[in-house]
Amino acid sequence: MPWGTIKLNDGNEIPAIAFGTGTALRNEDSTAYVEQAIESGFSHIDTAAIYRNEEGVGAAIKESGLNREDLYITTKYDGGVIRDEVEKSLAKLGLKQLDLYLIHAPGFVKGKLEDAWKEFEIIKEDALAKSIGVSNFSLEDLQLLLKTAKIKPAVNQIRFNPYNWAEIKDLVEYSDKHGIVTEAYSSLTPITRTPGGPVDAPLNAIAKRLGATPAQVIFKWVQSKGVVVVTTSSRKERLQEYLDVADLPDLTEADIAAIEEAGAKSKPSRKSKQVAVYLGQLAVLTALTYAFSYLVRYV
Ligand SMILES: NC(=O)c1ccc[n+]([C@@H]2O[C@H](COP(=O)([O-])OP(=O)(O)OC[C@H]3O[C@@H](n4cnc5c(N)ncnc54)[C@H](O)[C@@H]3O)[C@@H](O)[C@H]2O)c1
Ligand SMILES: OCCc1c[nH]c2ccccc12
Repeated sequence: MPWGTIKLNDGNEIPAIAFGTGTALRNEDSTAYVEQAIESGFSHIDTAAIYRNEEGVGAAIKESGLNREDLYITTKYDGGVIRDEVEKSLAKLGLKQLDLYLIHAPGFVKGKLEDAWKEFEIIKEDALAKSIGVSNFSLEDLQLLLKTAKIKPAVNQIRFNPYNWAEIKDLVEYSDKHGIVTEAYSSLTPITRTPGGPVDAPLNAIAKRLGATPAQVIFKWVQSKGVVVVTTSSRKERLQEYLDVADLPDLTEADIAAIEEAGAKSKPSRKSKQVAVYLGQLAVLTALTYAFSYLVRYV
């Protein structure tokens, strides 16, 4: 069973899992890895101007021999004159039209976000991209954009994993309300970056019950939110593991709650909360010391 697609607010459909090329894939390696991903069954490829591999990705698209409509290609704007940049990306990818063009992060825009978005709207109107969207936008960035946008962003691609769920929940709910599909990157953080944390226990227990891997359980959790997974691997067996998630049963409400409750107990946020408590105590102590020395001197 394939992963399927998710409907965007502009009527287009986006494949629910993407092969990302932003992590450790140099231009010269990217062709082989993207070819391997396409052969494995990925149809959605995620790149960016700043990844410096659009030519390599373009070569893989060409060599796949697939019809253009059988592939879904996303690239991202990383600064410069927007119209020139999209044309450069299209040339490097060897395409006439992108499926999705994203502002990689608000920081890449010089000047007002609203003005940059107008340029993006023209890109869609001129059919250089079927859909336009954003990445790494906060709730406030989206609110600002929606004040003047004629066309709403189709997606917001953000860091999304059990450990930052509490932080991004409001943003995801706001996006849902406005029909903006969330795309998740770095979802495997509990495995790749912070193993040994509180999320490991529920992941391992659910994985054991389903006969799945912890990575597959994370992707099932992401999928349960109606969010697109953007992941990667240079290893064929991992790609298969990711694609096989489509055959797993849905997580239960209890599974989802267990993952999110453990995510909220993440070590880093507990530590920073403790630091905040200490700083608060220190401030109170300093104020009392000042008040006391004032009283001793003047009373
Ligand atoms: N828009 C943005 O700002 C932004 C930022 C980061 C990434 N991205 C996109 O998302 C893509 C994926 O990002 P990611 O790599 O952080 O995603 P991810 O969290 O899905 O991690 C993928 C990595 O996990 C490793 N992995 C998988 N299973 C593992 C296991 N069992 N043990 C150890 N390692 C395992 C893989 O080898 C791979 O390197 C990037 O290539 C890029 O296209 C976008
Ligand atoms: O997509 C943002 C993360 C990222 C992956 N590869 C990069 C290369 C340059 C700058 C940012 C990135």
